[in-house]
Amino acid sequence: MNPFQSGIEPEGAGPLASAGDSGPRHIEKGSISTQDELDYLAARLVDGKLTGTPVEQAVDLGRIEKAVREILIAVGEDPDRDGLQRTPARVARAYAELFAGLRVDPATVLTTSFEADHEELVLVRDIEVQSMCEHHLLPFKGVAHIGYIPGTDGRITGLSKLARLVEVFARRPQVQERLTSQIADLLMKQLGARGAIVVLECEHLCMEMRGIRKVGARTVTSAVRGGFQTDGKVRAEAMALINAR
Ligand SMILES: Nc1nc2c(ncn2[C@@H]2O[C@H](COP(=O)(O)OP(=O)(O)OP(=O)(O)O)[C@@H](O)[C@H]2O)c(=O)[nH]1
Ligand SMILES: [Zn+2]
Repeated sequence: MNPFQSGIEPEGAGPLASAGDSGPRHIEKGSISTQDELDYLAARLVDGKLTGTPVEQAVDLGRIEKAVREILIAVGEDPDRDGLQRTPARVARAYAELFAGLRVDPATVLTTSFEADHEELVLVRDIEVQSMCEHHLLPFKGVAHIGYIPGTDGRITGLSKLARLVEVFARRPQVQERLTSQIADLLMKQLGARGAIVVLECEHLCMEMRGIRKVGARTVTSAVRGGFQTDGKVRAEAMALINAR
């Protein structure tokens, strides 16, 4: 069991803790009730401190490890052979990282905005996207193009924040369509934008490595909001810029 569930939460690491805030944490003495919890803590205690990043601490690593060990047995492998002994722990840490977006509040991302007196299109093209399809837990990856028209106050956000927004929503079990819409909706809501356009082009490994096995097929999804939805000319201008190479 994860210490967050048993009330022995490491100080400073809440459920929305930032992934960059790493290092060992001191554990307050509390009631540890089950053998599972004891096992979990014993595996992560070094000199009385809980190891791992806050994101790792917030995920039930022990549970993932047990599940991965079961999967290895189920596919006919020996989880105790030399090369696989540490695999369940590695996979658990990898999943903590791949799904870290579940523990970040998207509303905390677009924190910075600047006075710029710019009321027209801002577009960032070719932002790398890496996510996990929620149907097969296999990766999909590609690029995102994100544009918005600032609100009437002319305030803009930092360009890196658009890429951070992609990260927060991509690091979850996802479908490409929802990922696209979530980015557009948050830009409208949080930034007070008058319009948002988001286009994603991705390749899904679940279509390449298994099933239909079509390598190189790219899925394009778009979400348009506000001015991009109501004004075809504005939308066409943004699409032309997105497609310009
Ligand atoms: N719409 C959408 N579908 C996705 C995405 N990622 C994966 N899929 C699809 O999800 C579908 C799941 O279909 P199912 O029939 O339930 O599962 P399946 O038997 O594994 O399907 P196949 O991949 O066709 O073998 C598949 O068609 C996948 O290609 C995504 O981001 N958006
Ligand atoms: Zn899939």
